[in-house]
Amino acid sequence: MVRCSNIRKSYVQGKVTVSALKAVNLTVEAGEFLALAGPSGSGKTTLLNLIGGLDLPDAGTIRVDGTALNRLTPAGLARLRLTRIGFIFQAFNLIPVLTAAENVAYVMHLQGVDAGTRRRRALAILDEVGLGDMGDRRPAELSGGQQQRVAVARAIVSGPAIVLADEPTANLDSATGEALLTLMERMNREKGATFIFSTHDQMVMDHAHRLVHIRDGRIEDDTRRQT
Ligand SMILES: Nc1ncnc2c1ncn2[C@@H]1O[C@H](COP(=O)(O)OP(=O)(O)OP(=O)(O)O)[C@@H](O)[C@H]1O
Repeated sequence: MVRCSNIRKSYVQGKVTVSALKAVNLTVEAGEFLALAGPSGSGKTTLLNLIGGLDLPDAGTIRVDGTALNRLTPAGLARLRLTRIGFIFQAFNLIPVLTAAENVAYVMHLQGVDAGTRRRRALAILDEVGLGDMGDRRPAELSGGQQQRVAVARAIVSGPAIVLADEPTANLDSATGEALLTLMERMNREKGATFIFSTHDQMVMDHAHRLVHIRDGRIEDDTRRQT
């Protein structure tokens, strides 16, 4: 499903070059529920962004469903993201002027789904994440945890094969975080979606079926767990 071979990525800032990923190899099979753990700055977000095709590695290859991302045109990459990948960002990235339902429906709009179906599916998925009566609220009228659930609903509404989540439980209290994880586990179990998270949160690590530790741009441990 996802195969990262010898990935390297550096960022240049002024005169300083930061080597964020150093020869990372990682294969993720369909249906995995995997957490990337590691200290701040270890390269987790960088790796998620590369897997999601938001950025390209300096060296190495990333294949998603056998397709090498560096071989795709920008339009091909955009299409792959739109049809196969759901993103949950650290800062939610909800569109402030749109309601919760419109935020969730937005991706379907890009996918060419008709307005009636968009609204119906958006409300159904919001109901599934416990926000059935909040579809008409704007992000500013929702708590952080509720915004995070809208972001999850938006990421999963079109049944993506892969969901990439950057610290999905950051900013959430533990009860809301646990509820969110349970929801994502259900999506993983029932819809077979592959989940890859980055996290500092022990609770997320405890729920993961596979825990990959990154330190200093390298994978230092990769453990499959009994759940
Ligand atoms: N756009 C950028 N420009 C310059 N340096 C960057 C950029 N993005 C990341 N870095 C650097 O690359 C390294 C890896 O960052 P990354 O965000 O991948 O870490 P992380 O493990 O996700 O951290 P956190 O847990 O704090 O989110 C860090 O040293 C960071 O400062």
